[in-house]
Amino acid sequence: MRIAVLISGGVDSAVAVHRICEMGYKPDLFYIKIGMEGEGLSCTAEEDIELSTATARRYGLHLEVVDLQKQYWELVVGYAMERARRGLTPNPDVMCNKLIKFGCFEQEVGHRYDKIATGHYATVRERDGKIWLGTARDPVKDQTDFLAQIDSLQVAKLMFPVGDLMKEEVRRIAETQRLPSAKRRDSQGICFLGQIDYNDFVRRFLGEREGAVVEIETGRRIGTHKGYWFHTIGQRKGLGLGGGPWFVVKKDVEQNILYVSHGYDTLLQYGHSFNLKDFHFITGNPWGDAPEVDVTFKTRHQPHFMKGRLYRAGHGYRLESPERIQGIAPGQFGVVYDAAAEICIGSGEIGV
Ligand SMILES: Nc1ncnc2c1ncn2[C@@H]1O[C@H](COP(=O)(O)OP(=O)(O)OP(=O)(O)O)[C@@H](O)[C@H]1O
Repeated sequence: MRIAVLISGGVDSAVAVHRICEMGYKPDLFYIKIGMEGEGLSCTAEEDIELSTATARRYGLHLEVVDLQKQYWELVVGYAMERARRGLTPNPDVMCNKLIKFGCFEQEVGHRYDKIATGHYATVRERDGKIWLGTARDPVKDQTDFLAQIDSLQVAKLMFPVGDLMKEEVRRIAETQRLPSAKRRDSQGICFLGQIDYNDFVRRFLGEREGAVVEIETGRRIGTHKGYWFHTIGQRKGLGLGGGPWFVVKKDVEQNILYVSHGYDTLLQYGHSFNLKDFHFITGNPWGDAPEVDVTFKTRHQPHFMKGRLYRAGHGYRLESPERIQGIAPGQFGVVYDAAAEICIGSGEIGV
């Protein structure tokens, strides 16, 4: 079996390589360039490639660097800035997985291989004769929410060699095997940004446009923001307002107004329902014609699977939950799992 491993320089994909070699395979390793080189901004890619090269050498494997920067900028950055301009909260990592790591990479290189392996915390499960995207053993590290826009062909071809391990087991393997990435810190946040501040990045594309920050309960102007695209519903930090905490609870894109509410216990930062647009089933609809089903879900990258009920609503879906959902931000993906939180069924964009 021909296996390609996507390697990032981090500890998870290095242990993925180790486990595949332990199974007796000799995979080819690929590092994808999606960073900011040529943009005059700092980047961790060089260090990533060095560590990936060291891992390849360690196992006597071939490493190739695949440049998908152009595609990344066109597809993923294009998507993110289009959503931000409309006042929505984009999730570039979700799109990077769908369009770049398992999209463009497949067209250019992956099609030559039987399987593609990554260090994502996820699993592949078989149920009722079909292949599904399963959640990881380690709920804190689970990354299925980032994979919730991939399709059944992609899932069927994927291997997640660390998905059945807890993070500390992965670190232990890396240390006992003395892998070059063993001491590497976990990567944080959006994959392409590396060291750059998200706000600096958005500013380069959308600039600044000052507007009012208004307390929603009183209508009182309490500050000024530099553009609604720097802010997201549910945000607390980085508002620069005194006497907090303040939470962003609403955006008026037309008027360029940011509405905030005061206090940790402001109920306005929570909701109990949202609509999902263009719902995407990864493998298929397991519920048939049922008008409503019990599910679990996430609206952000968090360890906790929330409980809810999914309803058909016109051409889309509506999710309702007895739990308090903090910061429901339009544009974010609502990721839906079965009631036992074992299978990631799919996702849709949260509507306005
Ligand atoms: N630049 C890249 N080139 C190739 N594969 C990548 C790249 N970045 C990430 N990946 C793949 O996607 C997986 C998940 O990436 P993510 O950015 O979430 O890193 P992570 O969970 O910290 O994993 P790692 O410890 O391997 O970096 C990685 O384990 C790797 O298989």
